[in-house]
Amino acid sequence: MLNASIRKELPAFAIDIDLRFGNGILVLFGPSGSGKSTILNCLAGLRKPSGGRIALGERIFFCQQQGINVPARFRRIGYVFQDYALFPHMTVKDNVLFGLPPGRHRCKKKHGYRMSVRETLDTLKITHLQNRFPAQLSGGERQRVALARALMVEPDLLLLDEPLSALDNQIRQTLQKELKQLQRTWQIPFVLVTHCHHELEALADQVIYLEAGRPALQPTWKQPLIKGETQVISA
Ligand SMILES: Nc1ncnc2c1ncn2[C@@H]1O[C@H](COP(=O)(O)OP(=O)(O)OP(=O)(O)O)[C@@H](O)[C@H]1O
Repeated sequence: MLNASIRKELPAFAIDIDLRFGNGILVLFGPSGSGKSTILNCLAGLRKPSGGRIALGERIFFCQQQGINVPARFRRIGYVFQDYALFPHMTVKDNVLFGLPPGRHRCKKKHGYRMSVRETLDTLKITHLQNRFPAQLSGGERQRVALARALMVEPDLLLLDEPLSALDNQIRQTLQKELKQLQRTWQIPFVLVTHCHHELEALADQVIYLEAGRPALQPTWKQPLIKGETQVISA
Protein backbone atom coordinates (compact mmCIF):
# COMPACT_ATOMS: atom_id res chain seq x y z
CA MET A 1 0.00 0.00 0.00
CA LEU A 2 1.36 3.39 -1.03
CA ASN A 3 0.54 5.97 1.59
CA ALA A 4 1.88 9.39 0.71
CA SER A 5 1.17 12.99 1.65
CA ILE A 6 3.32 15.20 -0.50
CA ARG A 7 3.78 18.94 -0.09
CA LYS A 8 6.21 20.61 -2.45
CA GLU A 9 6.73 24.32 -2.95
CA LEU A 10 7.25 25.22 -6.61
CA PRO A 11 7.81 28.70 -8.06
CA ALA A 12 4.28 28.98 -9.48
CA PHE A 13 2.26 26.91 -6.98
CA ALA A 14 2.58 24.33 -4.24
CA ILE A 15 1.88 20.63 -4.68
CA ASP A 16 -0.41 19.36 -1.95
CA ILE A 17 -1.68 15.86 -2.49
CA ASP A 18 -2.47 12.65 -0.63
CA LEU A 19 -2.08 9.28 -2.34
CA ARG A 20 -3.52 6.15 -0.76
CA PHE A 21 -3.28 3.27 -3.14
CA GLY A 22 -2.95 -0.50 -2.96
CA ASN A 23 -2.67 -2.67 -6.00
CA GLY A 24 -3.39 -1.74 -9.62
CA ILE A 25 -2.67 1.28 -11.80
CA LEU A 26 -3.10 4.76 -10.36
CA VAL A 27 -3.14 7.41 -13.09
CA LEU A 28 -2.12 11.00 -12.43
CA PHE A 29 -3.91 12.90 -15.16
CA GLY A 30 -3.55 16.58 -15.82
CA PRO A 31 -2.32 19.31 -18.11
CA SER A 32 1.30 20.13 -18.77
CA GLY A 33 2.90 21.82 -15.79
CA SER A 34 0.34 20.62 -13.24
CA GLY A 35 3.02 18.85 -11.17
CA LYS A 36 2.72 15.22 -12.28
CA SER A 37 6.42 14.55 -12.86
CA THR A 38 7.37 16.37 -9.67
CA ILE A 39 5.09 14.04 -7.70
CA LEU A 40 6.75 10.99 -9.29
CA ASN A 41 10.19 12.44 -8.55
CA CYS A 42 9.24 12.97 -4.90
CA LEU A 43 8.02 9.36 -4.67
CA ALA A 44 11.22 8.09 -6.29
CA GLY A 45 13.48 10.16 -4.04
CA LEU A 46 14.85 12.29 -6.88
CA ARG A 47 13.32 15.43 -5.37
CA LYS A 48 12.77 16.18 -1.73
CA PRO A 49 9.27 17.23 -0.70
CA SER A 50 8.93 20.39 1.38
CA GLY A 51 6.78 18.43 3.79
CA GLY A 52 4.67 15.34 4.32
CA ARG A 53 5.31 11.63 4.54
CA ILE A 54 5.82 8.85 1.99
CA ALA A 55 5.46 5.19 2.98
CA LEU A 56 5.15 1.98 1.04
CA GLY A 57 3.82 -0.79 3.22
CA GLU A 58 5.84 -0.72 6.44
CA ARG A 59 8.73 1.22 4.92
CA ILE A 60 8.92 4.97 5.40
CA PHE A 61 10.80 6.69 2.56
CA PHE A 62 10.25 10.25 3.66
CA CYS A 63 8.95 11.86 6.78
CA GLN A 64 9.47 15.53 7.46
CA GLN A 65 8.58 15.20 11.13
CA GLN A 66 10.97 12.33 11.79
CA GLY A 67 13.70 13.71 9.52
CA ILE A 68 13.66 10.62 7.27
CA ASN A 69 14.64 10.85 3.60
CA VAL A 70 15.71 7.49 2.16
CA PRO A 71 17.97 7.87 -0.92
CA ALA A 72 16.45 6.84 -4.25
CA ARG A 73 18.73 3.79 -4.65
CA PHE A 74 17.40 2.23 -1.44
CA ARG A 75 13.70 2.68 -2.21
CA ARG A 76 13.35 -0.17 -4.70
CA ILE A 77 11.16 1.89 -6.96
CA GLY A 78 11.23 1.34 -10.73
CA TYR A 79 11.00 4.44 -12.89
CA VAL A 80 10.29 4.62 -16.61
CA PHE A 81 11.07 8.14 -17.76
CA GLN A 82 9.28 10.07 -20.47
CA ASP A 83 12.24 9.77 -22.87
CA TYR A 84 13.15 6.25 -21.61
CA ALA A 85 16.63 7.54 -20.53
CA LEU A 86 18.51 4.62 -22.08
CA PHE A 87 22.30 4.75 -22.28
CA PRO A 88 23.13 5.16 -25.97
CA HIS A 89 26.55 3.48 -25.74
CA MET A 90 25.18 0.34 -24.06
CA THR A 91 23.45 -2.62 -25.65
CA VAL A 92 19.88 -3.50 -24.76
CA LYS A 93 21.07 -6.22 -22.41
CA ASP A 94 23.53 -3.91 -20.63
CA ASN A 95 20.88 -1.22 -20.33
CA VAL A 96 18.54 -3.73 -18.71
CA LEU A 97 21.25 -4.94 -16.36
CA PHE A 98 22.46 -1.47 -15.44
CA GLY A 99 22.59 -0.85 -11.74
CA LEU A 100 22.32 -4.45 -10.63
CA PRO A 101 25.16 -5.69 -8.44
CA PRO A 102 27.27 -8.40 -10.18
CA GLY A 103 25.62 -11.80 -10.01
CA ARG A 104 22.21 -10.41 -9.11
CA HIS A 105 20.56 -11.10 -12.40
CA ARG A 106 17.16 -11.83 -10.99
CA CYS A 107 13.90 -9.96 -11.16
CA LYS A 108 10.67 -10.15 -9.20
CA LYS A 109 7.81 -11.79 -11.07
CA LYS A 110 5.28 -11.99 -8.31
CA HIS A 111 5.40 -12.67 -4.63
CA GLY A 112 7.73 -15.57 -3.98
CA TYR A 113 8.93 -15.90 -7.58
CA ARG A 114 12.01 -14.57 -9.29
CA MET A 115 12.65 -14.09 -12.94
CA SER A 116 15.98 -14.17 -14.74
CA VAL A 117 17.21 -11.54 -17.17
CA ARG A 118 16.39 -13.95 -19.97
CA GLU A 119 12.80 -14.29 -18.76
CA THR A 120 12.44 -10.54 -18.37
CA LEU A 121 13.67 -9.98 -21.92
CA ASP A 122 11.33 -12.73 -23.11
CA THR A 123 8.32 -11.31 -21.28
CA LEU A 124 8.90 -7.93 -22.87
CA LYS A 125 9.61 -9.55 -26.25
CA ILE A 126 13.06 -8.01 -26.62
CA THR A 127 15.33 -11.08 -26.40
CA HIS A 128 16.17 -10.84 -30.11
CA LEU A 129 17.22 -7.21 -29.59
CA GLN A 130 19.58 -7.75 -26.67
CA ASN A 131 22.79 -6.98 -28.58
CA ARG A 132 21.46 -3.88 -30.32
CA PHE A 133 22.03 -0.28 -29.25
CA PRO A 134 19.15 2.13 -28.47
CA ALA A 135 19.69 4.03 -31.74
CA GLN A 136 18.90 0.79 -33.58
CA LEU A 137 15.48 0.41 -31.93
CA SER A 138 12.00 1.71 -32.66
CA GLY A 139 10.19 3.83 -30.07
CA GLY A 140 8.09 0.87 -28.94
CA GLU A 141 11.18 -1.31 -28.55
CA ARG A 142 12.93 1.38 -26.51
CA GLN A 143 9.92 1.59 -24.28
CA ARG A 144 10.08 -2.17 -23.66
CA VAL A 145 13.78 -1.92 -22.80
CA ALA A 146 13.08 0.89 -20.34
CA LEU A 147 10.34 -1.21 -18.75
CA ALA A 148 12.60 -4.26 -18.50
CA ARG A 149 15.30 -2.14 -16.85
CA ALA A 150 12.83 -0.71 -14.35
CA LEU A 151 11.64 -4.20 -13.46
CA MET A 152 15.15 -5.57 -12.95
CA VAL A 153 15.53 -3.60 -9.71
CA GLU A 154 12.78 -5.81 -8.25
CA PRO A 155 10.59 -2.78 -7.60
CA ASP A 156 7.86 -2.66 -5.00
CA LEU A 157 6.38 0.29 -6.89
CA LEU A 158 6.66 1.20 -10.58
CA LEU A 159 6.50 4.82 -11.73
CA LEU A 160 5.79 5.56 -15.39
CA ASP A 161 6.05 9.10 -16.74
CA GLU A 162 4.08 9.29 -19.99
CA PRO A 163 5.61 6.00 -21.07
CA LEU A 164 3.63 5.73 -24.31
CA SER A 165 3.50 9.36 -25.42
CA ALA A 166 6.13 9.01 -28.16
CA LEU A 167 4.45 6.05 -29.83
CA ASP A 168 1.97 5.80 -32.68
CA ASN A 169 -1.59 4.66 -32.03
CA GLN A 170 -1.26 0.99 -32.90
CA ILE A 171 1.84 0.33 -30.80
CA ARG A 172 0.41 2.43 -28.02
CA GLN A 173 -2.69 0.24 -27.85
CA THR A 174 -0.64 -2.96 -27.85
CA LEU A 175 1.59 -1.68 -25.07
CA GLN A 176 -1.36 -0.46 -23.05
CA LYS A 177 -2.66 -4.02 -22.95
CA GLU A 178 0.78 -5.36 -22.08
CA LEU A 179 1.26 -2.81 -19.30
CA LYS A 180 -2.06 -3.80 -17.78
CA GLN A 181 -1.09 -7.46 -18.04
CA LEU A 182 2.32 -6.78 -16.47
CA GLN A 183 0.70 -5.08 -13.52
CA ARG A 184 -1.63 -8.02 -13.02
CA THR A 185 1.34 -10.41 -13.16
CA TRP A 186 3.73 -8.45 -10.92
CA GLN A 187 1.07 -7.42 -8.44
CA ILE A 188 2.82 -4.18 -7.46
CA PRO A 189 1.25 -0.73 -7.65
CA PHE A 190 1.95 1.30 -10.79
CA VAL A 191 1.68 5.10 -10.74
CA LEU A 192 1.37 6.33 -14.30
CA VAL A 193 1.41 9.92 -15.51
CA THR A 194 -0.42 10.89 -18.67
CA HIS A 195 -2.32 13.71 -20.28
CA CYS A 196 -3.85 11.35 -22.83
CA HIS A 197 -7.52 10.68 -22.25
CA HIS A 198 -7.50 7.31 -24.09
CA GLU A 199 -4.58 6.11 -22.03
CA LEU A 200 -6.39 7.05 -18.88
CA GLU A 201 -9.46 5.09 -19.92
CA ALA A 202 -7.44 2.07 -21.02
CA LEU A 203 -5.22 1.81 -17.96
CA ALA A 204 -6.62 3.44 -14.86
CA ASP A 205 -7.85 1.50 -11.86
CA GLN A 206 -7.85 4.79 -9.98
CA VAL A 207 -7.36 8.30 -11.25
CA ILE A 208 -6.38 11.61 -9.77
CA TYR A 209 -7.01 14.61 -11.92
CA LEU A 210 -4.43 17.26 -11.11
CA GLU A 211 -4.63 21.00 -11.46
CA ALA A 212 -1.78 23.17 -10.25
CA GLY A 213 -0.52 20.48 -7.88
CA ARG A 214 -3.83 19.63 -6.27
CA PRO A 215 -6.53 17.08 -6.99
CA ALA A 216 -9.34 18.70 -8.93
CA LEU A 217 -12.74 17.71 -7.67
CA GLN A 218 -14.46 18.78 -10.86
CA PRO A 219 -12.54 17.34 -13.79
CA THR A 220 -12.82 19.21 -17.04
CA TRP A 221 -13.23 16.09 -19.19
CA LYS A 222 -16.42 15.66 -21.12
CA GLN A 223 -17.04 11.90 -20.92
CA PRO A 224 -17.65 10.06 -17.67
CA LEU A 225 -14.43 8.44 -16.51
CA ILE A 226 -15.70 6.49 -13.58
CA LYS A 227 -16.14 2.89 -14.62
CA GLY A 228 -15.68 -0.17 -12.48
CA GLU A 229 -13.22 0.54 -9.74
CA THR A 230 -12.03 3.85 -11.19
CA GLN A 231 -12.41 6.76 -8.82
CA VAL A 232 -11.19 10.23 -8.13
CA ILE A 233 -9.27 10.60 -4.90
CA SER A 234 -9.50 13.93 -3.18
CA ALA A 235 -6.91 15.57 -1.01
N1 LIG B 1 13.48 21.71 -10.91
C1 LIG B 1 12.51 22.62 -10.93
N2 LIG B 1 12.70 23.83 -10.37
C2 LIG B 1 11.73 24.75 -10.38
N3 LIG B 1 10.52 24.57 -10.92
C3 LIG B 1 10.27 23.39 -11.50
C4 LIG B 1 11.24 22.35 -11.55
N4 LIG B 1 10.71 21.29 -12.18
C5 LIG B 1 9.47 21.65 -12.54
N5 LIG B 1 9.20 22.90 -12.14
C6 LIG B 1 7.94 23.64 -12.31
O1 LIG B 1 6.98 22.94 -11.57
C7 LIG B 1 5.74 22.87 -12.26
C8 LIG B 1 5.33 21.43 -12.41
O2 LIG B 1 6.23 20.78 -13.32
P1 LIG B 1 6.09 19.22 -13.64
O3 LIG B 1 7.19 18.85 -14.59
O4 LIG B 1 5.97 18.48 -12.39
O5 LIG B 1 4.68 19.20 -14.39
P2 LIG B 1 4.04 18.06 -15.32
O6 LIG B 1 2.59 18.04 -14.97
O7 LIG B 1 4.78 16.79 -15.16
O8 LIG B 1 4.26 18.65 -16.76
P3 LIG B 1 4.45 17.88 -18.19
O9 LIG B 1 3.17 17.14 -18.44
O10 LIG B 1 4.67 19.01 -19.14
O11 LIG B 1 5.65 16.99 -18.05
C9 LIG B 1 5.94 23.61 -13.55
O12 LIG B 1 5.45 24.94 -13.36
C10 LIG B 1 7.44 23.62 -13.74
O13 LIG B 1 7.84 24.77 -14.45
